[in-house]
Amino acid sequence: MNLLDPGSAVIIAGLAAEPDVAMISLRHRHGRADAAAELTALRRAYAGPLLVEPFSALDLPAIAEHADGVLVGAAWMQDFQLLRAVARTGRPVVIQRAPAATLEEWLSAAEYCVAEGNHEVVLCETGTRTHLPHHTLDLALVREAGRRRPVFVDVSSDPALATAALSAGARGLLLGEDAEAGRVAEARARAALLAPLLADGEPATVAGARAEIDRVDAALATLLERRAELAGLVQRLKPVGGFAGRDLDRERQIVEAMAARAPGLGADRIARIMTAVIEAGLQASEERDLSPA
Ligand SMILES: C=C(O[C@@H]1C=C(C(=O)O)C=C[C@H]1O)C(=O)O
Repeated sequence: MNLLDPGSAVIIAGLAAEPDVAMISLRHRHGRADAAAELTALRRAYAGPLLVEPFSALDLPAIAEHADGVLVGAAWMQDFQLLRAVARTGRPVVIQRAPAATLEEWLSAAEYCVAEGNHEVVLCETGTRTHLPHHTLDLALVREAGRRRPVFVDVSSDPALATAALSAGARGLLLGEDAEAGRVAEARARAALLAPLLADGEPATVAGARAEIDRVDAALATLLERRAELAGLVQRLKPVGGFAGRDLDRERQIVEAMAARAPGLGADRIARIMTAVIEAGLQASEERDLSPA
């Protein structure tokens, strides 16, 4: 199983938040956890992709057996013995950048894994110590490193930075083992909205074009849900809401403005699409207002 998705950003967080890749750190119990027992129990509940941070090299056999990737924490980035042992598990390796490490130091940590024959190395930016209370992500570095290797970005301090991280080329977002579901959902929504904008080049195959359509549709669904929420808000703020409060002048203005942005579809087709969208939003809002709280 691969930690990278070729088309979209991978969301990595604790199992409870239902991420694409679940993460667990064996460091939390200061090495008192039995890695084999812990991972066996986890595997009974979860069969999806799993990224594990060891407490020490002693945990690696259990990780090799149960996990899909090994996370090397920032504090261990230059522990070359550990890096080599991790690489020898044959599992993809994710290497967090130490807070003061340069691009060259980070890339050379990856080279220790490659030297062991493991080419599946992903870098993970976790930030530099600055004047801010939490680490500051270095997005220029992410962009530069991303030209050489896939890069994840740890946005656990602020999921709103997901947009910036993905724009800088991040292939995945780490939200932390204890991330709340709402923060994971925020990062996921931002990733979905951005994905069609980050696509590069014209797909050459049916499968490629369909994958691209899936990304556009994911963004559309996210926007349609948001639009329906806003239309529902207007219904509650207007003197008369729902279908009874329909404003056809406003709807015509919306269609006109959208047709200017979608000349290929043209005003008539946009009008049909938007009528369906508007009516669906009004219907959802009327149903919600009728249903008991
Ligand atoms: C949201 C409103 O209510 C209705 C729904 C609209 C929409 O979904 O955009 C537009 C006009 C109205 O028919 C509004 O008046 O702005």
